[in-house]
Amino acid sequence: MERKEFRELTSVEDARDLVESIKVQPQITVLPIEEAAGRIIAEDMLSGLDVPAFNRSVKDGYAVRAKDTYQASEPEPIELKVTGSIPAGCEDSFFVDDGEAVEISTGAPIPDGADAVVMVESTKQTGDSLLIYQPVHINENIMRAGTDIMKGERILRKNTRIGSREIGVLASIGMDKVPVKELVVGIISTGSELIRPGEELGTSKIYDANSYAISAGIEECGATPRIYGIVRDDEKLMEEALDRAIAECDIVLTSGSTSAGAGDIMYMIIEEKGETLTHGIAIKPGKPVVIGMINNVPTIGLPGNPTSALSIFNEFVAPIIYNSLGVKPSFKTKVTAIMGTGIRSGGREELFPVGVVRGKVYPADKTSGAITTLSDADGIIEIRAHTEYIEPGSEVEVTMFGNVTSPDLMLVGGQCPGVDLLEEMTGLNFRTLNMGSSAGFTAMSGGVADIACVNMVDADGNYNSSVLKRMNLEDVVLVKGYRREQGLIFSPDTHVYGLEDTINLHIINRNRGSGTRALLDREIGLLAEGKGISKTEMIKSLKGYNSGSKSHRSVCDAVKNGRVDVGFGIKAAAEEAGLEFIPLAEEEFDFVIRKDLLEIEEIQKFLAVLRSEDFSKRLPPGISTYEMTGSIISSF
Ligand SMILES: Nc1nc2c(c(=O)[nH]1)N[C@H]1C(S)=C(S)[C@@H](COP(=O)(O)OP(=O)(O)OC[C@H]3O[C@@H](n4cnc5c(N)ncnc54)[C@H](O)[C@@H]3O)O[C@H]1N2
Ligand code: MOO
Repeated sequence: MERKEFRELTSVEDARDLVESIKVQPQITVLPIEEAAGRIIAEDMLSGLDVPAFNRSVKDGYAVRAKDTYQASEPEPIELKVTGSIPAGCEDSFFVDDGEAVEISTGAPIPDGADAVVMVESTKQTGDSLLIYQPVHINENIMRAGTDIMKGERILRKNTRIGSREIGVLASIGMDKVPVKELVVGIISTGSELIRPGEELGTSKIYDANSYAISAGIEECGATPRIYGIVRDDEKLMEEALDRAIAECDIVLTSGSTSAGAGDIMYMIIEEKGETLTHGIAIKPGKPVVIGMINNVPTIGLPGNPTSALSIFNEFVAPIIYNSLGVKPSFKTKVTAIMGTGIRSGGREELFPVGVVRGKVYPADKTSGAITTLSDADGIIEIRAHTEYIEPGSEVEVTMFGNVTSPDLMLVGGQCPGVDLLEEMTGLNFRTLNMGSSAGFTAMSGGVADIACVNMVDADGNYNSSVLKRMNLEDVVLVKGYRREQGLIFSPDTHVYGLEDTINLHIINRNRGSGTRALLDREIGLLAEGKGISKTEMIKSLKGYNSGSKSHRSVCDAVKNGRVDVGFGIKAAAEEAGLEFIPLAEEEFDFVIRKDLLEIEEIQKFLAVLRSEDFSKRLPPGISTYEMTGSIISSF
């Protein structure tokens, strides 16, 4: 078979039709009630008994004959004789005659002869004499047998998804075993680069995310996942794994190896063993998906990229599972919201991950290769193939993921433990995208962020305001934050006393666009000037200058496990990692905030905490507030 070229793609509509036509017959299995949650009930459930099975009291008080109490009132209580007491669970028989009362607990059986219960609050007992201050009517405070569930009544309909409420009902009718539908969906992850979570990672390997994410998705649909683990990119091993899964499962999913790469051969194996129904759908992400059939077992090759795999699972595999189990897809909340920024698209129909913050939609797309694309998003918008641009301010419909708590504030920019502390102390839910200061400024100008966290120094040593001026950002303010000690981070056995000593050592730099990298550049420039050489020349002698670690923590990790000799970053991170630190500069870490948000409660809280003494005290070593902290600068 030739290597795949995606010249002709199946339209989304045709792919949906195809998926709708695929259905498999699930088995029925009987599970202990403790294990039945999340599954689909296989039969109508009829109650074999009345619930409650006997007339029972719903209050603590006295079982009486209602007519005896009719004359009772506050000023003129009536008197009855107490002849006994019935606790819940009591199996003895009692009888209440005219003029008598029996003490009774909530949940206890109503004695013969009685037809009402007076609450204890309306009575006063002295010895066996009971005064009743309020009348009760017949059946008051009694739950009659069968009024909750009647014997023979259908309590659950076939194909209902079993949740906590259904479990409660099943247990109340005494069921300890529940017949459920059993649809086994196998998942094979292919890729020589994959490692099982929990094992040592090594270089150029990644942890297998798809087996577990997809397995959770299968369970959410009410089917039974079976993880076959990781299979290396080896034709024979892949064939063996697929044969086994096809023999044991009702539906088989593979991940990876669907595309055009040299090692991507799963689609060929599916074609050889069975029939390819489609390979390549005009959708983004997930274009290279394969839908096939082997021995009547639907076999779907999901793309390896985690976000693509999960999106395709939701869009094209979940419907097959639901269809086969006979259930309606679980209800998805759709909300109408306003685009906070524009989104460019075009070409393929797109399932675009978005965040929703206070009714505004912003893109949450980190490409389909990133697993956090979906976990940092609140939902998706569907963008049609012919739509090229969605204008800021336009209305869109967002299909929300289940159980999302929409964040209170959206922060983009530099990463800092001080920001984590602000989140903790405000009690707000931040969505923080640690992408560096430059991304923070860009997000601000695009209207995507509420707050940009920035530490960008210019050639004159000014922080942040010059960038704002250059970008002509007018509808924002600069709120001065705190100072952070930045410097060299290294192991105790490395001898470094200043930036000069790092020449010929192996260093790790931060990502382009981060303020920390800009600061290091400035320090390198100053050092070069002092030595009378060019900055470029100086950079050449720094091994590792071109690296781009994404966070202070990952810089420390690289130093700690000996991959590099020296890193550049904040003291707080060095201390946390137990590494040595020499300060080179003290920088200003600030916040750019949208002007129109200054008065909202969330921002007011943010500012109050930033300016508080308590915040200042709790900051980690190397980060400190100063006289400018919390002051607002509105012209730059
Ligand atoms: N020349 C072309 N290259 C690619 C195309 C194309 O049309 N032409 N399509 C791209 C698209 S779109 C996608 S999606 C991917 C799909 O690739 P495969 O299905 O062949 O998947 P792999 O190459 O094996 O992996 C892709 C990516 O995902 C990582 N991965 C794989 N499995 C897992 C897993 N279980 N857990 C976490 N991450 C996983 C893998 O390491 C790769 O980085 O192809 C593009 N290329
Ligand atoms: O379709 Mo791929 O899934 O764009 O990344």
